[in-house]
Amino acid sequence: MTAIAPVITIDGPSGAGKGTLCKAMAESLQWHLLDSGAIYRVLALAALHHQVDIESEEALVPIAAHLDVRFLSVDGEMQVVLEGEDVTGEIRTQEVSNTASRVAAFPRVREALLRRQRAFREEPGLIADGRDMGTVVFPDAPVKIFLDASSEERAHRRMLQLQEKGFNVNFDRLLSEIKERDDRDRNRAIAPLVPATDALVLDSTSMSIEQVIEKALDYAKQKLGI
Ligand SMILES: Nc1ncnc2c1ncn2[C@@H]1O[C@H](COP(=O)(O)OP(=O)(O)OP(=O)(O)O)[C@@H](O)[C@H]1O
Ligand SMILES: Nc1ccn([C@@H]2O[C@H](COP(=O)(O)O)[C@@H](O)[C@H]2O)c(=O)n1
Repeated sequence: MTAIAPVITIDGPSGAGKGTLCKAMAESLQWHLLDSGAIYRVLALAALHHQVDIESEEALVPIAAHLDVRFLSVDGEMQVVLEGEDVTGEIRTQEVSNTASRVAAFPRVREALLRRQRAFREEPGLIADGRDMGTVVFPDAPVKIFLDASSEERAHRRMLQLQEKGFNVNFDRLLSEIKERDDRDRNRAIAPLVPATDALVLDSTSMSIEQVIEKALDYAKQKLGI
């Protein structure tokens, strides 16, 4: 029987620090990395580019099934190429974030993206970042972490992140956008954002990035016996 590569799933709401943690864990363990949110973002952008009705599940399913996207690693950073065009920056705009969480609520859209996400599972192992990694995409993962933080702390982190990039941002607006996206992700009928029953829930509100990484790596190594 062929052994199946182990997966560490990191789920949680926007701005909890999943991407930061996953990158650090992938580097430390030298494992592969799946940013599943980027797939939903690319789908949203493709729909916007092709002027597809984002309220129509019927219209979105073929786009999801035939997404021409490549994820490249350039100097240790992920580059996203959609239909031959570098869209790494464009998929992070507020419009794309909101559209991604709308298109992600359709069951047949999620179904069309399942196989693409599972294909990232390769030796020596995979760190999977998302909302339903531990509950739907990799329910057999040996290590599951649900990373949380208060919405105010997450909005504050996002504000600092955007300010560092030179954007002028309004805290209250960011907070309400975060709450709106959380609400949609937590309350959708399919694959809602909830901790898997066997996940370690880590509240990072008062933790530094270094503390989160140390705690998650210790937990994963202990569960995997490595
Ligand atoms: N524990 C922490 N303390 C302070 N800042 C943090 C912490 N963890 C992450 N950050 C910062 O918060 C910002 C958002 O983190 P990150 O992009 O990793 O979140 P995310 O959960 O992946 O968000 P999204 O789901 O929207 O992609 C980054 O600027 C990151 O450096
Ligand atoms: N497994 C996932 C990952 C993401 N989504 C949806 O995509 C949006 C963008 O995700 P980010 O992690 O890049 O912020 C997110 O708000 C979700 O609606 C998802 O449904 N499942």
